[in-house]
Amino acid sequence: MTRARLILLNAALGPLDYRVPHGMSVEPGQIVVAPLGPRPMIGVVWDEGSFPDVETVGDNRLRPLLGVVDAPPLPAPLRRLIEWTADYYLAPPAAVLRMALASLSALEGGKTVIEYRQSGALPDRMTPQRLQALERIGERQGLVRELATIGDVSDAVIRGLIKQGALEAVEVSTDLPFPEPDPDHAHVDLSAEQQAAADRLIEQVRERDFHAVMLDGVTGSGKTEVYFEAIAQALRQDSQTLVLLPEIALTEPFLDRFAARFGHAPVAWHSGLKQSDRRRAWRAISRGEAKVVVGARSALFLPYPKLGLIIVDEAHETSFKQEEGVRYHARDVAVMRGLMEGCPVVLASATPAIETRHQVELGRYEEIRLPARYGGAELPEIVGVDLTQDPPDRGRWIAPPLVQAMREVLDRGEQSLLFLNRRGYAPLTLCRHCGYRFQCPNCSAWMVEHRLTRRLACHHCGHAVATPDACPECKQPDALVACGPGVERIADEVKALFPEARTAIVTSDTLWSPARAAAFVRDVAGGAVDIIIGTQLVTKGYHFPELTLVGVIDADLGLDGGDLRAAERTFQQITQVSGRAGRGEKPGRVFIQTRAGEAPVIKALLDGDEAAFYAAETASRRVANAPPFGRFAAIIVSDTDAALAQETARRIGKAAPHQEGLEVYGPAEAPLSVLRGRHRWRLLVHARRSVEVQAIIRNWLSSIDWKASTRVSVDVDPYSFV
Ligand SMILES: Nc1ncnc2c1ncn2[C@@H]1O[C@H](COP(=O)(O)OP(=O)(O)OP(=O)(O)O)[C@@H](O)[C@H]1O
Ligand SMILES: [Zn+2]
Repeated sequence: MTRARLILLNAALGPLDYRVPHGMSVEPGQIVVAPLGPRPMIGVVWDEGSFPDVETVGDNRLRPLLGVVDAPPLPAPLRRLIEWTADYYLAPPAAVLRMALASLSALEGGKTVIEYRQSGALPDRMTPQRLQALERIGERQGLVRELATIGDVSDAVIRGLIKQGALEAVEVSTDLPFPEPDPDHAHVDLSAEQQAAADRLIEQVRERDFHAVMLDGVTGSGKTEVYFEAIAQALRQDSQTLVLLPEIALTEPFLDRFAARFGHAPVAWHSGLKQSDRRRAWRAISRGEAKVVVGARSALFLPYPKLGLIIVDEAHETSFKQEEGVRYHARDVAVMRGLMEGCPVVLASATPAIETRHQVELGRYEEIRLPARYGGAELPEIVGVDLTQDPPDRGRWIAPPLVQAMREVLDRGEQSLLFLNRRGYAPLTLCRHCGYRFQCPNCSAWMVEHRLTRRLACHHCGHAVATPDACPECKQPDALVACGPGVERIADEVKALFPEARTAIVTSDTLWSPARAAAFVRDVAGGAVDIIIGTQLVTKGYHFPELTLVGVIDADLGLDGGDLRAAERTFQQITQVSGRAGRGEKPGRVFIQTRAGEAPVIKALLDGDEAAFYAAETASRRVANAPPFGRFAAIIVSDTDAALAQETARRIGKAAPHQEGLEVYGPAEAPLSVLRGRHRWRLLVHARRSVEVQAIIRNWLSSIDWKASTRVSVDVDPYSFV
């Protein structure tokens, strides 16, 4: 190659051509450094003949490449995946590429970094901030910025501690190899049903060909044990495996469980990794040495050279949908990656999404079922609590039948779990004197009270203020009242009802790191907790044999809002949280508190009639031509200037295409009309499957200009409608 077409790590740029200087040799996928204006920039050599629409620049006008990065070239299937993702989700290829080159430090030379850890010496002058930093850092080590984040202090505080000798420098090698998991480390006896499922997966791994499988097994049926056997086969073939989990809080328990089966933990990949770990993982992955990688959705675009198996666990989870930057759905892109790589993709869930079930019906995905729990454990008994008949006491949220059941469980020394999908103490705080309500200054949203940290916080932008003693409007002291419950308020109620019980609150506020999640699992498994109160974070994955009672505080919470998947999501969440009860030898019970006992989804939950629910829900999607039958794409226009946002949205609406099989609704002000200080308008495209939505939208939007301050983003297959 004497010239090379590059994608540079700059989302504002399209592909650019460069000259390959004499003596340098590059191939497609090579990671290189190229000059951009006065600066060097990382880019990747793309295939000859790619992006034919890009204008070809004459040889004499090309600038030469500056150098080649010491890393393996990005494999061809990954390059195809990047092209596909950019095309399907209407994203710049560079933005997708950035997810593949997710550790810039891994591309730099040098094999060591300097980290800091506590030396044991105390600073001459101890300040509250220094104390807090040292306490939180504990045994950990990391870069200055990483320690500042852990300690929740500024970089300057950390630098002060280094100067004072309380933190010392350590040189860390970033290229240590990872130990290899051993497929024969521990032997597990599978039930006949599990074995049949495992055999089928093993066969597919052996074939080294694309298959999409829906592994549909009830909660506690041993889906993990089954796909572990497929991973063992991949290890025997020297292939790499990627396991995607929806939540980084789940990685730590997964690592332990994996290590028990394979002798060593897999390589973890998530946003919480410190830079040196990220670098080490990226390099090992790109060289094919990291055999099993477990991670959040961002692990999907890493440069595995020999991927032999992809598992998406809890595949129904909507957190696989990324809502910022490149708005992709990791479950769907995982299937596409399997297709490009020629390897099986397993979507494991107890509550598969309607989209996935539909693929099975069409014969595109294979279904493997595990209809019973492992080891004779029964699915829990479901009890409905009609809140209109059996209301809780005034100012309380737990109804008498559930209180009674909790008492029995506590007396027997077993554990209960209360589920309410709301963080904090109360979703709304107002002044009883003047009616003032706390609203986020940056968003059209109420501030949520967090009593544990004494703050009012916006759950959309993170803005937080200390909870004041007096109303900021009328200055009346002690006049603020909390409206409605969050998990912290339920925890208070539990403490009042059962002062002797040991409780744990589980939300993203309390389980903010993998280490905290691991500590929680240890506490519950070790019997140090009687009652867990949690958000959706506790609904998935956990296995606590002594947990025999689940209480759903408000089953109706997710039903309003008009989201097309509201009923399905409610069904999935409550089925998943119910699935935490009675997983060991003792039978479990689930109390579902509701005011909507006649709503089809609640009825289906109470009757345990999953098939009827899915049939009715699928039928209504078909009638509405909603996904998976028809498709949606949202266009979101935002600007700090309200008038400009509206005006641009109007112009986009006016230019909407008129086409058979496609309709455009809006523009309308978004339900979340202000977010992080930006005013938002939405348009919704509704189309038949056969319509080429992406091409139409691309064409449509390219005919319109907008100011640089305005952001227009497209959300293909949206999951959020706010
Ligand atoms: N064949 C087996 N031998 C020993 N233990 C098993 C076996 N199968 C399952 N188990 C145990 O049963 C429990 C449930 O299994 P697992 O977590 O794999 O189920 P799951 O289907 O992934 O559940 P969920 O969807 O609820 O997360 C685990 O503690 C697991 O170790
Ligand atoms: Zn906000």
